[in-house]
Amino acid sequence: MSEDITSKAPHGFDHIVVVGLGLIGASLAAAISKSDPDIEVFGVDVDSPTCGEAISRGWVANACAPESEAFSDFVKDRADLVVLATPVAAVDDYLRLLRDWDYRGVITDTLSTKAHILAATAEILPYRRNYVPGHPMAGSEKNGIDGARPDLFEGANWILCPDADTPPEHFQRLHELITSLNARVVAIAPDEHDDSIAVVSHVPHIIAASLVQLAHRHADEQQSLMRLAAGGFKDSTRIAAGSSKLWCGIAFDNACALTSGLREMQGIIGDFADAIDAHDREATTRLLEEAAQARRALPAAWVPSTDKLLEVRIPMSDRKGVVAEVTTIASSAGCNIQSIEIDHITEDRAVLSLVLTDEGDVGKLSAQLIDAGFSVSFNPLSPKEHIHVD
Ligand SMILES: NC(=O)c1ccc[n+]([C@@H]2O[C@H](COP(=O)([O-])OP(=O)(O)OC[C@H]3O[C@@H](n4cnc5c(N)ncnc54)[C@H](O)[C@@H]3O)[C@@H](O)[C@H]2O)c1
Ligand SMILES: O=C(O)C(=O)C[C@]1(C(=O)O)C=C[C@H](O)C=C1
Repeated sequence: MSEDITSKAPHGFDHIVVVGLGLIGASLAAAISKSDPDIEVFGVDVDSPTCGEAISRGWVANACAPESEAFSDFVKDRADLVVLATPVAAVDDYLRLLRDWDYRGVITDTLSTKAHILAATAEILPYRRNYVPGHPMAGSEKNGIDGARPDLFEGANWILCPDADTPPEHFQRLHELITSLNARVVAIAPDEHDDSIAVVSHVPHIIAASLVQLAHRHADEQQSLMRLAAGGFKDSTRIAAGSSKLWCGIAFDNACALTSGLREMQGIIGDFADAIDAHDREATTRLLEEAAQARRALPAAWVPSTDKLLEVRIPMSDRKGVVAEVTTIASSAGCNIQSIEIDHITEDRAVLSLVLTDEGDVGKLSAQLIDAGFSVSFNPLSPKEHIHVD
């Protein structure tokens, strides 16, 4: 279905399908329904009790199995956004259904890896530009709807991966939807997603599982060992309790980056072992101190330190992929885009207007935008003054 200009929600998504009502899909359905009860959320899951639970909690207006006619009717008649929140192995079937039903609205996903879905959407979807890869960087070790919560994404970063073909309006609308859930959008290039996420999510998961493996092996020899595990062990291994089936799918879809991250990790552990074995206090302290400082710099929650806002205006005419380019540059400079507007000045002239919160390196952002050939103007929203950079 095409964009609904009579939409009530600011992002224009009034009829949303969430496929997969597990931890992430049900949390998303709950968060959307809580933030705007007028949005009709339709759930799809192979597990019938899960569908019933989502309805009875009021998180979806209706939910059914994939083969139910109610699903095809909803997609054909009303849906303006489809979110795929299943394990990676299930997505091809849904992409084929959406193709067969001639669905032309926006599609996004919550998958932890992008290798497979990028290839599958390129192969299967006739309107591939309508697919904008997504990935909420929040979750838990729990599985299924029982672990789901409406506030799961609050304060979390939510990755979107626009490319040069992504219609600016699709990105803008998804940005609006995600920020309405009190999450924050981080834009990264689709082909960079898996390498980056290997380092901050997939390698840590395997390391957590390895820590538990180590203790578990020793627990066989010493029965009370696990009872000695305190906060340090528990903090660094919580995620190891996650679903082995889900994580096996993630690991195999990102095998290359994950394997190379693990090999690098072996080297780092080897450096620690060598330094300690050699009683090298300087090397041991350096390794520990570098890590401690980097960890202390990680904010507990991603909130701006003041309410100062900065508007950035960028002419978009005659250049494809401006939104993807500008938003990924902003994210790489650590800047947080609070809102996006596209001001259409004439039929073929538009200005991209971003409102930034007070994080990140605005100097770096400005330099990188100018290097990329953009004409940029910065305008602090309070107090009102105007800086122009060409
Ligand atoms: N668990 C996390 O912390 C986390 C975080 C971010 C993203 N993700 C990603 O989000 C997706 C969902 O993860 P999750 O943690 O919610 O998993 P989950 O196991 O909690 O839920 C998956 C749900 O999908 C359903 N399902 C399975 N096959 C299906 C099919 N063919 N059709 C319809 N429904 C199907 C299951 O019945 C279940 O309800 C995965 O791709 C995962 O990698 C997970
Ligand atoms: O369990 C959590 O707290 C998570 O954030 C889950 C987590 C992660 O650890 O990186 C797991 C997989 C993802 O795709 C995103 C988030």
